Amino acid sequence: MVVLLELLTSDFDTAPRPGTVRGALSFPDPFRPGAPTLRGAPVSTSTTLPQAAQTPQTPAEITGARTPEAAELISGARERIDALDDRIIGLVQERMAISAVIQDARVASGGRRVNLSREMDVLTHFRDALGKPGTTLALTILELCRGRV
Ligand SMILES: C=C(O[C@@H]1C=C(C(=O)O)C=C[C@H]1O)C(=O)O
Repeated sequence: MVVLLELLTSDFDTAPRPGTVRGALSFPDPFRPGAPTLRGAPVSTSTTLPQAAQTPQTPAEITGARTPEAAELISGARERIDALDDRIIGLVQERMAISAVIQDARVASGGRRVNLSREMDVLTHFRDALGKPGTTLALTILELCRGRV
């Protein structure tokens, strides 16, 4: 957090710009008339970002790497992670749709939406494959598929 604040404040002008308040940080006065709000709270807009925040970052800055080689490796690997995350999200959505079909059929037949013994099997499956965090992941997936119990 301190590093982030230093990054945000290091390139600030000392002279206040029009529409800004004097202070350690030359942000525009969030309480000035016409200032944008979100649910009543003052918010800043991209047009008022400090110079440092608008300057394009280098690959090293984006990745946190200290060499160009490491930055390139990380950038490529992050692309693969983003693609995997898209697939994971798609699979979860597909699972949710199938789970809904099962639940609806059971409810329509007069049964309960939730089937705890089946959920125990799902939890065990994930824990056996991924350890304790697998149980947490399975609980989240189950919540996505059948809501909170
Ligand atoms: C999908 C089912 O219904 C519910 C949802 C489950 C799931 O999303 O895995 C598991 C058990 C049930 O609580 C099922 O019984 O198989």
